[in-house]
Amino acid sequence: MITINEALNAVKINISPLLKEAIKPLERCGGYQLSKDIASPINMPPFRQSAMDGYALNLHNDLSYTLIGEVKAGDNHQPTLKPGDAVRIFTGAPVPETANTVMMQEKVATNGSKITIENDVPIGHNIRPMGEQVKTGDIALKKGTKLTPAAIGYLTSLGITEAAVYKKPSVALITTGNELIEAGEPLAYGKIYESNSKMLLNALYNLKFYDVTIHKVEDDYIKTKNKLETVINNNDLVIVTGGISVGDYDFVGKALKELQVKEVFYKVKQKPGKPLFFGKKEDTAIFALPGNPAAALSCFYAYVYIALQKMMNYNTIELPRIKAKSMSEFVKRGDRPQFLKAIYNDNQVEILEGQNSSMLQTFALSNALVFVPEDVSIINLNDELEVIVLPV
Ligand SMILES: Nc1nc2c(c(=O)[nH]1)N[C@H]1C(S)=C(S)[C@@H](COP(=O)(O)OP(=O)(O)OC[C@H]3O[C@@H](n4cnc5c(N)ncnc54)[C@H](O)[C@@H]3O)O[C@H]1N2
Ligand code: MOO
Repeated sequence: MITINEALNAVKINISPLLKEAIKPLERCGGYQLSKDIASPINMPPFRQSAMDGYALNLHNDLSYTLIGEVKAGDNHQPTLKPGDAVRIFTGAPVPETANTVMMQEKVATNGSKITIENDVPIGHNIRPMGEQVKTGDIALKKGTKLTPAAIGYLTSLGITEAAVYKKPSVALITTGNELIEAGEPLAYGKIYESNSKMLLNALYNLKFYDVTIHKVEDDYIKTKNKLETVINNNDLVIVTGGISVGDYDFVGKALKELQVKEVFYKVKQKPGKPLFFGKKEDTAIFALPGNPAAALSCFYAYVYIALQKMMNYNTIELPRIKAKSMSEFVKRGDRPQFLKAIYNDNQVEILEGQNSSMLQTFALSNALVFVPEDVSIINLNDELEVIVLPV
């Protein structure tokens, strides 16, 4: 059995960025990273642009100007201004070449074709220069940039419609167990509703991983082995739940061995999630999570999350860990470090009742996990605790 830190390091060391490329429509690129620099096809702004509603002026030595015309947003005419001339102008409109400044209308008095400005104004005032944000041919965003909503808006403003990005991993979720039936079916004695697949599917969707397939196998060695072989051949990441402990019908470990999956580790000194397996077959990463639903989700956030972030080549690969004051008392039994379901708010954290690894009811209320190290057995009110903030 290895420690949590050894297991975390083993995941980090054994997962490399996927770096497979795809061209995608820009609006579908949220969360992806650019695999190439993108040069701007245009100047942005494409012309000298007014930043205010007001008057464009050709400055002279007087506060009074002669109004000779109007330019509104979208117009493509260019009145010619002599020194002392002004044109009415609006936010976003092209500033005529012969105007050298813009005065906002609140500082202008009008009287027919004469206008008077309140005070002197410098050259270039309220004018967004052509190419102020980016110039034609310059790098708009560098290779490796993660495409946020702002980045997608910015590239679209340059007229760009698609981008070369690093692909996200294809993920297979496999559930195992004769006892599992689909929600919606009648519940026979001895059966339970299968919930891990929908839970993990949504954890993946929440992190913007959409290339996910779900597979179900019974507790049957041949079926388990065949299913694992197919999904390992066709995916970047395989997540199995259940069948990884020591029972007579836990076939996952045996099947993975038979398929020559290289075991990186099996069993971590932690609660929940002791029988956690991580291995690799060529470039495919395989996690076998405990079947107990709360243990499976806890392991997903602690380990699979890191693997996903590394595959995407992101800079930040772990969930944020912060310090918070305990609002609860808790006694930890045994010597395994624990991840406890908790509610974090405003630098305070409440440890919830019902920490059993089979219980999702508590997890459903949680937005954080409190990490309790091996050498801590009693948590008192106001103790400073380490909190892992969940992406919920
Ligand atoms: N003799 C021992 N028994 C067990 C040990 C041990 O060390 N020695 N470890 C216990 C711990 S800790 C855990 S965690 C579990 C892990 O067992 P498996 O990963 O093999 O999981 P299963 O036995 O298949 O299932 C456990 C539990 O979870 C339910 N389950 C499974 N899959 C789903 C699903 N998709 N949706 C909802 N619920 C699911 C399953 O019905 C079981 O109740 O082993 C302990 N035993
Ligand atoms: O490792 Mo298990 O998850 O404690 O029930």
